[in-house]
Amino acid sequence: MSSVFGKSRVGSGPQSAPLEVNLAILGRRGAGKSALTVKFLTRRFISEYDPNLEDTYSSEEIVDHQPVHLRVMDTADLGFPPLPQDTPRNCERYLNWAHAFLVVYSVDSRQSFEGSSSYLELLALHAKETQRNYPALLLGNKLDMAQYRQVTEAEGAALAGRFGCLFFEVSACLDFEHVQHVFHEAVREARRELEKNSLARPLFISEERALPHQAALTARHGLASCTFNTLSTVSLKEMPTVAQAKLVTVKSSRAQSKRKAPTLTLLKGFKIF
Ligand SMILES: Nc1nc2c(ncn2[C@@H]2O[C@H](COP(=O)(O)OP(=O)(O)OP(=O)(O)O)[C@@H](O)[C@H]2O)c(=O)[nH]1
Repeated sequence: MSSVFGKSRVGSGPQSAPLEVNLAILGRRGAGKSALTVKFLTRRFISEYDPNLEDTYSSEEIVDHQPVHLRVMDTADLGFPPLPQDTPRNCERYLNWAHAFLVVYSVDSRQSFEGSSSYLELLALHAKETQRNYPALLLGNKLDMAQYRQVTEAEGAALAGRFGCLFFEVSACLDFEHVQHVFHEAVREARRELEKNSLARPLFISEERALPHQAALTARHGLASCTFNTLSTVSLKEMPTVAQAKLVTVKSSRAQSKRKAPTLTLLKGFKIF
């Protein structure tokens, strides 16, 4: 038995070959994508992070008694001038890779809520263009900050209802079980869809061609540099590299040493306390 993030790996014999599920976490900067990802993978809450990092982690999970090899892409959509900072770009890297999406906003930020709406529209458009259903879950994060709410639970539920997706309010710094439940729900949704379509893992196919619908979305949400892929005249690209999730132990910072912590465990660029 080996472990990834301290979780048990399951056997990979022919009968127990794990289902492979790719999950992308989308949302505006600061919504808590990394915090939720790290909470799920390590049961811990991060307080410092590098917003420019985008990584894909893998974890062996058991969902409803079934082994699942789960890959989680913690996305970082970094706009650049003259685009607004939070403009999603190069969306195909996750649109063509993920089996399901977690769209995250922060309940104490109206802006992040509006951002999540743009992401849901992007997914709906992608589903329409590819004639496939991509399960998405809407997450209102930072529930522990409910006293500073700018988005009511009813508004979150209404937005999710508009796009036909599940909705949860969560907190990356409260109980692990709730966060785990949400990720497992995403796996269930993805599994249902995979079973329905009897699909293997999708190819990462890219064609740099804007579709007519994209213009409308661009105009409405400034999703200027997203490209959508069709199956005509395609070029195959490599799958995004999976950074095997691993815990790295590094030397402590000076602040840490003062607290008599000789080493500090980092998950890629994230400081975990
Ligand atoms: N109180 C509270 N703070 C949170 C929660 N989740 C994240 N944060 C904090 O919010 C800030 C942003 O969290 P991140 O996880 O880095 O957000 P992100 O969506 O990954 O942001 P980018 O990496 O910039 O795209 C950090 O200071 C976190 O510590 C939460 O549930 N509750």
